[in-house]
Amino acid sequence: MEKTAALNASFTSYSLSFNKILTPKNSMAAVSFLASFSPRTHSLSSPFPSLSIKPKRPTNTFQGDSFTLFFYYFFSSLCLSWVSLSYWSWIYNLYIWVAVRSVAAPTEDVAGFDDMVSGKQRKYYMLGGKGGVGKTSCAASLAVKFANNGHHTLVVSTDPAHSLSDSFAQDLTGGMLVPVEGPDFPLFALEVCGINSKSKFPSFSLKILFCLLHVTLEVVYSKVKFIALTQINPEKAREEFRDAAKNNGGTGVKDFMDGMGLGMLAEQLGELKLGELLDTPPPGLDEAIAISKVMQFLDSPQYSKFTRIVFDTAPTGHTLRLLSLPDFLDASIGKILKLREKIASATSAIKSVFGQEETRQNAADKLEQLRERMVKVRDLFHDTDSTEFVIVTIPTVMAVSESSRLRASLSKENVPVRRLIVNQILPPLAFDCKFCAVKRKDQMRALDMIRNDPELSSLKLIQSPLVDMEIRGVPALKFMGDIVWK
Ligand SMILES: Nc1ncnc2c1ncn2[C@@H]1O[C@H](COP(=O)(O)OP(=O)(O)OP(=O)(O)O)[C@@H](O)[C@H]1O
Repeated sequence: MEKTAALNASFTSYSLSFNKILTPKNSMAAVSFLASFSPRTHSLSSPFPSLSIKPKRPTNTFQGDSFTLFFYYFFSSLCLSWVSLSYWSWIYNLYIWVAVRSVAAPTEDVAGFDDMVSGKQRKYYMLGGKGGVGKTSCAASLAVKFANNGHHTLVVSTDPAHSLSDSFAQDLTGGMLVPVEGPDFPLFALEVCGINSKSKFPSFSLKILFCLLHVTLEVVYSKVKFIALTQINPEKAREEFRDAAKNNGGTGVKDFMDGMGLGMLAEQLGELKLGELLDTPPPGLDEAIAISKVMQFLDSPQYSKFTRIVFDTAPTGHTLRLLSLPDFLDASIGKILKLREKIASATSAIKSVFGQEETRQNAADKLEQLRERMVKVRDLFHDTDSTEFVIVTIPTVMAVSESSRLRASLSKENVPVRRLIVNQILPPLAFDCKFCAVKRKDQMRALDMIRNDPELSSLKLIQSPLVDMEIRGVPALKFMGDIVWK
């Protein structure tokens, strides 16, 4: 309520200050004051006897000087304008109050926050959408709201381009849980992603892919070695393989392996497209690994107290790829592990010769672990009881179209979505600014588009106004949270 008042005040401060002077009381007082200066006119009824002649209409009843006349008329009209302006200003303020309240403070629980906050079982909220629409602000404000409502809350940024620190105006970097100062109840923040700065590999995802390739090549080498062993010239075979691998388009490897009777294996490896993956690791892998890392430590008893986890996710494209990633990795890793099994006899034969079974086993275990973790991430996204994906958008045709596609993809993946936040809506008070009026008209069209969109119309529509300050720091986030998550 006080926030609405603050917002109201921020929108109307200039007219309010004007109003301090332009009260009807002041205006009336001013009129009386000026009336006391009114120029004296001659009375038509003379005290002197008259011959009952109808008096002539005076041509000029005023006998004061022209300056006084000017003064009188000028200030009288000023006063009248003042009075009308004062009443107009009152009406104007009343309109603004109603307008801001209609956007900023819906009378009912539009967002369904009561439902979000109830219960002590752990719940995950993932906020996602197009870049720059306000995902971080909405996620951070939701986290503050949860914390202020008695939940041990963790807000996690899995967007490789973190902005949680900026949003909370606190240093939350370092990949560790950092307590956020300000909320009533414990709130921790974590900026995490698959990228490991200490690793000599550019990212954790690449490391995993190297690991995949490592196992694959070991499998291939072991087969090569095994055959080479039977040919009693392992060095020659290895050199031949290296040369073949250098040939363009990978066909060299295939020819080489065909020549060794391993064409089938080469085809299966080709399907994995590991070379391509190494060049361009799939977007979303870092984020999936980041989420799985968070899930991993949340499984430990010391973090069991966290009952609300809010994820500030990467922009739409990444999230969509993230969703298909577990299946992709699942299939890839599954294939590699199958390949490994296929030549188990060869590897055990090689173990006795090369003694490298342990390394291979570690890599395989890591892949198996990664596969399990990816499956867990996928399951988390599908869990309708504990997880919800909240789409954040802005009222523009482009953003709404992208949100519609996101919702369609999420539905296809069976990811639960119930709410849609439309952020940065202009309050309906901007008729004195042509730019704002046109912009707001556009926004209303986009809102209509949402109401008629087959993907979006069924979602709870949460309208969040564009506020005239940057949303930074816990007080600002609390302010925004009280408006959005009413
Ligand atoms: N309702 C709002 N009113 C005014 N400013 C807002 C509002 N919502 C967000 N902002 C501002 O917009 C900017 C971008 O917001 P935010 O970082 O939350 O977006 P994002 O979607 O997380 O961006 P990115 O995709 O780059 O991570 C910030 O400066 C934030 O203060």
